Amino acid sequence: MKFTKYHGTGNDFILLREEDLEGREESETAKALCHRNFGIGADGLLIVKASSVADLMMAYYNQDGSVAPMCGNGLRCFARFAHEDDLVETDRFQVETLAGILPVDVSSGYDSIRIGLMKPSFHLTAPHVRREVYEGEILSLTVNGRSYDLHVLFIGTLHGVVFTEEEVPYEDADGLCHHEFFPEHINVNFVKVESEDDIRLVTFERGVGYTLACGTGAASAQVIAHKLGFTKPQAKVHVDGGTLEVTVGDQVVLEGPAVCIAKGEMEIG
Ligand SMILES: N[C@@H](CCC[C@H](N)C(=O)O)C(=O)O
Repeated sequence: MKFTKYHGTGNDFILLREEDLEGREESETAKALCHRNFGIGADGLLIVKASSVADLMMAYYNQDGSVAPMCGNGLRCFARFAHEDDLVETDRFQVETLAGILPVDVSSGYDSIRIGLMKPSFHLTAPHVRREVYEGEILSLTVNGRSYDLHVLFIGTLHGVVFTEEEVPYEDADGLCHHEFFPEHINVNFVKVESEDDIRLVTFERGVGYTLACGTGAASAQVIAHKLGFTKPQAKVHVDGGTLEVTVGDQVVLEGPAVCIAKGEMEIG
């Protein structure tokens, strides 16, 4: 099977065109390809499909085969793939996702691809949460005897933001991600505000675990930090795999690189 591998600040993805699947089941293919030992290895699989309402459609699967409605770093990689492989004819185009039709802009080059995200929602209902959560509410959740304050939002996918100066133990990050309060699990972002222009972020993603970067996580961290008055509308988000820029305005805009790692063919059963 033909594949291309990209990363966006260390969040790595395999990209396929729908026809490359040759009828294979998508979720099982994601698990096989993304496996770090028995596959190529990646945080997720992106599939390029035709769209009747936008220029292209992006389908996304996490490493464990679960579907996610949106992936910010993935959408930048998708944009570069589509642009470089001439699947689109312009530098600015629209991509259909399960989180709506989103704009992408590669006119500043592949080191700084801009994507627009869906309007964040702070009022959450089932199936994302066990009981209704209102805007401004802070959830106090206990895992392994330690308590964490979470700001939750939906920005194309579900995120929790915890402000902390401490390194959070793996089992606590995993415990929050799989907390019974979130029946479909949640991505959790641990944020340290360094200045009004800079925040530091570590994300534990559902369907993967710790990743070197998470685009919708970076956007969530900056949206909440700005809402609380900690940062200016535009801030740099420093992650283990590099730096992203997030601007909060009429639309939340995520900017960062997309890098091609490899193109090849893989044997798959
Ligand atoms: N890495 C992504 C988010 C991928 C989806 C997430 N794991 C989920 O299940 O919601 C990003 O860059 O946004």
